[in-house]
Amino acid sequence: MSTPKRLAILASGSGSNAEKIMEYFQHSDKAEIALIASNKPDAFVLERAKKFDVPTFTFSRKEMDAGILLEKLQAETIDWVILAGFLLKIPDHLTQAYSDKMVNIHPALLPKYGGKGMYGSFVHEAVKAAGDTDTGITIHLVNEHYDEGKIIFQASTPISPLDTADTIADKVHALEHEHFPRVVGELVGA
Ligand SMILES: Nc1nc2c(c(=O)[nH]1)N[C@@H](CN(C=O)c1ccc(C(=O)N[C@@H](CCC(=O)O)C(=O)O)cc1)CN2
Ligand SMILES: NCC(=O)N[C@@H]1O[C@H](COP(=O)([O-])[O-])[C@@H](O)[C@H]1O
Repeated sequence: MSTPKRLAILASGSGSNAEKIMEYFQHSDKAEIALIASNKPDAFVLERAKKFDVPTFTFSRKEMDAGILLEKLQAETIDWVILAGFLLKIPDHLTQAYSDKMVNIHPALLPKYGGKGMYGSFVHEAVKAAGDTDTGITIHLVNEHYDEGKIIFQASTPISPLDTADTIADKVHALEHEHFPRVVGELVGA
């Protein structure tokens, strides 16, 4: 029997996607959520980790850039890194260490609405302002640039002029919760 793949989730905020992923793997013998790490000591994702007895780790942008986060991931023998609402640029030494083993979820249909400044409600506001009739999610591998890694999965949902940024966010979150845990499982072989 092979040892379970060890996954770390990086998140900066609420962590609803992290919770869905912890739920998905909580009884798996093929993968385990071994760490939840955040750059925000007050991020609610850290509270969600406690419910699942998942160890947590907090770090600053400076510490991440200095290699402290990579040291922690290696010390915990992490195989895959999952970005779930993580809002800092992953430095090159980390994307290289986890080349093709780091995945991100973006709340839009890349390549539209990606890049610096495109996160959270900023994305949904831009989609609404453009008058798009659909939006969606993109799950992609992470490289040294924002939102330019290999696209693994996309799903879309219709929107109308009656939608607000908040109702768009709700539709996008529903897609994320429906698909992200399963796609991660397919990626890591679990
Ligand atoms: N090297 C990479 N790092 C990260 C990626 C990536 O694809 N490559 N994805 C992001 C997640 N993301 C979109 O999916 C994203 C997150 C944040 C930003 C952004 O503009 N951030 C601000 C800082 C915000 C803050 O400090 O709170 C900024 O850089 O000015 C863009 C895209 C995670 N990292
Ligand atoms: N560009 C990155 C970005 O905007 N990520 C988005 O942050 C939200 C986190 O929600 P959660 O904390 O409830 O999982 C998610 O909608 C995710 O797509």
